[in-house]
Amino acid sequence: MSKMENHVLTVDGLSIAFGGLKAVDDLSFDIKDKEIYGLIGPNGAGKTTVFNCITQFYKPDKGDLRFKGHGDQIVDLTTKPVHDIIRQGLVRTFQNVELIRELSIIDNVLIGGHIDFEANTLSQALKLPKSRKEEKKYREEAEKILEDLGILDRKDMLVGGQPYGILKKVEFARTLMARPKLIILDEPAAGLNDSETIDLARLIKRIRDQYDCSILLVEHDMRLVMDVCDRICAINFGKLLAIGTPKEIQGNKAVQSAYLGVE
Ligand SMILES: Nc1ncnc2c1ncn2[C@@H]1O[C@H](COP(=O)(O)OP(=O)(O)OP(=O)(O)O)[C@@H](O)[C@H]1O
Repeated sequence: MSKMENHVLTVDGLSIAFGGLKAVDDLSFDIKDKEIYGLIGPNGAGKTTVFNCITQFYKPDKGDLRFKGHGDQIVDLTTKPVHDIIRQGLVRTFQNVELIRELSIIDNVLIGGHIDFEANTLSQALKLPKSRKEEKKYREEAEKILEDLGILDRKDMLVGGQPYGILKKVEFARTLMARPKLIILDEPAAGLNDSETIDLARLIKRIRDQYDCSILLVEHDMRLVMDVCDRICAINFGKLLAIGTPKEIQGNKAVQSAYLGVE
């Protein structure tokens, strides 16, 4: 198996069809350590399907998906169970923020740290840590993360009723408790206005810088991707259109005609 050197994820020859439709067709790209990477494409291009293959929701027909986990361990994503992969540091967020409204902000964040306790269902996740010492350690870690994200002063408030921007931060904080090497964001700009999108862009960059992780944005909206990504992979009809910097992608003729509708 390759060493993956400075890459956290490699996707090689990924293909999956639904009936006769090739949703993803021989797609290859890779994400470097500490890179913010965008996967874009018009409606129906295959972005969600790629996402679902990486996060193990779908089993690809063909292709290699390799992830470099903790201790530089190379993980074949097509063979490992989801909870193993999360433990290796590949975590995702959801398009609709999934938090428990009846719990405080800090308790929602602490749930993210309980991955170590084989938590892959909510009831398991809500179990108390095994010892007070362990709990103290997780609580301190959660508080540090909330401080980094600028919401420590809200830690004891209930999640229910918090503004959307705060909920996004709480979700990020929970993700960071899993000590991620790669965070996959599913359409994070969906439903945000311009100023919220600018805040989100700042937050994404700050998380990458402070937590030394890579970030994959699967996004329909070009604004955020162009602002934050180091590199972008543009697809259409499941096939690769182009890979490049935001500037290169913006200037790419195939991307312009497919994605922006420019002839
Ligand atoms: N489970 C499925 N069964 C059948 N067809 C599917 C399934 N999932 C996706 N498809 C089809 O595969 C193609 C790619 O869809 P996908 O949802 O991955 O695109 P997308 O780029 O995420 O689009 P959007 O931006 O609209 O979310 C589409 O033609 C879609 O209808």
